[in-house]
Amino acid sequence: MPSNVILSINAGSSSLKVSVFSYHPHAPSSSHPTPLATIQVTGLTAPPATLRYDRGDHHIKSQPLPETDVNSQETAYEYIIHHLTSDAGLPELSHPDDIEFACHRVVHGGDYDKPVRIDRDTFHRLEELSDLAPLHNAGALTIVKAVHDKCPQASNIAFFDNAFHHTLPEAARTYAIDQKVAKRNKLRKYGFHGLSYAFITRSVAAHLAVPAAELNLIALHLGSGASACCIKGGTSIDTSMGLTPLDGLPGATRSGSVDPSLIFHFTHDAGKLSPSSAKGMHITEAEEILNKKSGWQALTGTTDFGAISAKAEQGDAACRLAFDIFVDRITDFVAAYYVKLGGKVDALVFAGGIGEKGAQLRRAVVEKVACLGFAVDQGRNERPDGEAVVTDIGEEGGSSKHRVLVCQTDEQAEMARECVQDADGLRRPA
Ligand SMILES: Nc1ncnc2c1ncn2[C@@H]1O[C@H](COP(=O)(O)OP(=O)(O)O)[C@@H](O)[C@H]1O
Ligand SMILES: CC(=O)OP(=O)(O)O
Ligand SMILES: [Mg+2]
Repeated sequence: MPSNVILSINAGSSSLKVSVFSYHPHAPSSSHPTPLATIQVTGLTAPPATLRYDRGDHHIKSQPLPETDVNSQETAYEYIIHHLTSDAGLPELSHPDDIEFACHRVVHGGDYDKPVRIDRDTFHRLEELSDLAPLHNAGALTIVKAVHDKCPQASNIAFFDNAFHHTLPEAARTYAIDQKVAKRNKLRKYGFHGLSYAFITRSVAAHLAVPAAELNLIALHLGSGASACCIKGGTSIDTSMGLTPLDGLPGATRSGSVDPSLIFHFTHDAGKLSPSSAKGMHITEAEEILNKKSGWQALTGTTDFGAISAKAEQGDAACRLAFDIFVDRITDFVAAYYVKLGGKVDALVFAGGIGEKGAQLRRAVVEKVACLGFAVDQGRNERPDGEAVVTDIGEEGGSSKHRVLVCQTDEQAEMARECVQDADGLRRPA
């Protein structure tokens, strides 16, 4: 049976991660696509960016990339596609025309609650949403355009980061503002990192051998953008990001929640258009400051939370404060979601770059919520099993009532799996 190639493209705010999968078009839709290779450019906001390439079970290389060559989502994509098609060890993808499906993580999908094939109409609708995800949508759409131009055979499919949260109850998703304006302008909580939360829910359900529909989790996706999600019976009942990915936890360059009137005391130009607005994307100075000039960057001068954690330990006051702010805000969400779940929590789950690699942060958060019955095993927290998708880092017995897990989340795998499930519905007509 011939196999077809899926390219899964995840444009994060500081990274571009691309995975290549193959699948058999006549296999049952419940079957999983086979991962062939993953290539990532990380640290786009803390240059020089780094390339990592893994093929099959082999780590092929890690290297810094010259800032002059790779400095944006677009240049990172060009570099990546050239790299993949030139790799003789990946014969399945030797020409861009080998790609049948290009899956794109689109952060803000507005009212879309399932994947859609991107045609001219959907492309324009997604462009209109770019203002609501200024660090994400525009970058992802540039890549959609590049694929469309260079691989005209491929079906471009958008997978939305807010789709997982379509189950948010009305009270959780509604802001206390004039409802006529709210409805007209679609002002509500959307929530993001949904591909990651879908992957986490499925993986943890398999790990605990519990049906996903019975699983209650407090999940933390902590990357350049960070959020928390309250998952009841496998569905999202609350999450910390809001109308845009700015709300909730602070991030690499984002403030997270602040008093909405703060910005008018920060600058007199809050409502003016920022010079980085582009044709079709309007961002105000207020949005520019809170999305791009705040967070870890503003507090410490770097977006690298690994470096911030290490310096905090060595006594650097600014890094200590940034670290403590993150722990403080995360603790608030864990406590709130614990109550929303009535204390019936199967696990507290850490994921995303910081959640997966930041042992120090995990320890500090879990210590703060120890009174709720969470505890980590220091040894397993320092060295979670690098190979496993889900690792239990909780303390056995003692004061520990609930599990603490690390999940190596994989948004690209989630898109590829959802794509195979409905390949016939998503494929472009011949
Ligand atoms: N050892 C580490 N400890 C803590 N944080 C880390 C470590 N290594 C990388 N990180 C952080 O992970 C974050 C990137 O997470 P990731 O989920 O890949 O980002 P993105 O939001 O762009 O998808 C960065 O802030 C980076 O500093
Ligand atoms: C939604 C979001 O903030 O995504 P990322 O963390 O990948 O930037
Ligand atoms: Mg990410």
